[in-house]
Amino acid sequence: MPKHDKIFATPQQDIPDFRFNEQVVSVFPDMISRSIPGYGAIIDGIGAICARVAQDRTRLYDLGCSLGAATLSMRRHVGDNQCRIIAVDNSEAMVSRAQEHLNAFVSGTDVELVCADIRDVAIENASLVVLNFTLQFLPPQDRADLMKKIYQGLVPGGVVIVSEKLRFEGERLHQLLDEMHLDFKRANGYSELEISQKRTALENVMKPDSKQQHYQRFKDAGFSEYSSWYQNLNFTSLMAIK
Ligand SMILES: Nc1ncnc2c1ncn2[C@@H]1O[C@H](C[S@+](CC[C@H]([NH3+])C(=O)[O-])CC(=O)[O-])[C@@H](O)[C@H]1O
Ligand SMILES: O=C(O)C(=O)Cc1ccccc1
Repeated sequence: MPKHDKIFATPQQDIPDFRFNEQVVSVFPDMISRSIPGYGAIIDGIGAICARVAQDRTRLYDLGCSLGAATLSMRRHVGDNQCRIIAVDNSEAMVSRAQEHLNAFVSGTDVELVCADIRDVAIENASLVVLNFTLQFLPPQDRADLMKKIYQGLVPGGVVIVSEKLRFEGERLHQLLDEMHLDFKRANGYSELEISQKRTALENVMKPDSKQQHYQRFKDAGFSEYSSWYQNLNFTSLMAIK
């Protein structure tokens, strides 16, 4: 039975930094769908992009795969073109649960599930690299090098997808969209206590960039064509093509 996220429902003395541990894994599908507006639409869109850009005998990467939602969507849409999917996460708890999810469906496409830090993983012969709400958890100073590594590992015509929570450079716009996101969480049953405790837990762990910073990073890595293909409030999915 899918479990309801109650992690921040009771008052906590000291709120430790947010971690992708067993407790989070056990409620993760509920937590992510109630917290990220458009999450399901983005997962479907990743499949649709994959159907168009996956090239014969190349690799597809899902970096920070959690339970493998993007991997499953890619695997459903990739068709019979001898692609290999490499799904990476550095949380043991996530990876072991993801393996169960992947085993629950049959497919002709191989998936290699790796427990590792995405900063240590080689990217080679890739036609699609997905970072679905992962880059924002990497220390900001490590993000540019990762994007350069991805650019280098893509084949011509290859695509990187980067889904993120956005920070807005205009303060009033930032506040408005942030409040509207909190309204989305309230509408999904999160209390003020849950919202504020989770915010504290994420403060040191998740540092969103602005869209301008993402575009500059794509450019610095070597990409000349990039755009947002989805946005819902302060959550977006971007893509760049090599
Ligand atoms: N350095 C790192 N190396 C490897 N994994 C990492 C690292 N840092 C964080 N992670 C992993 O990135 C994932 C981020 S969740 C992605 C959702 C998924 N993509 C989805 O489509 O459902 C987003 C969220 O919960 O907001 C977690 O599983 C971390 O363990
Ligand atoms: O930005 C937020 O307020 C979130 O809750 C995003 C989120 C969703 C799932 C796990 C961690 C952060």
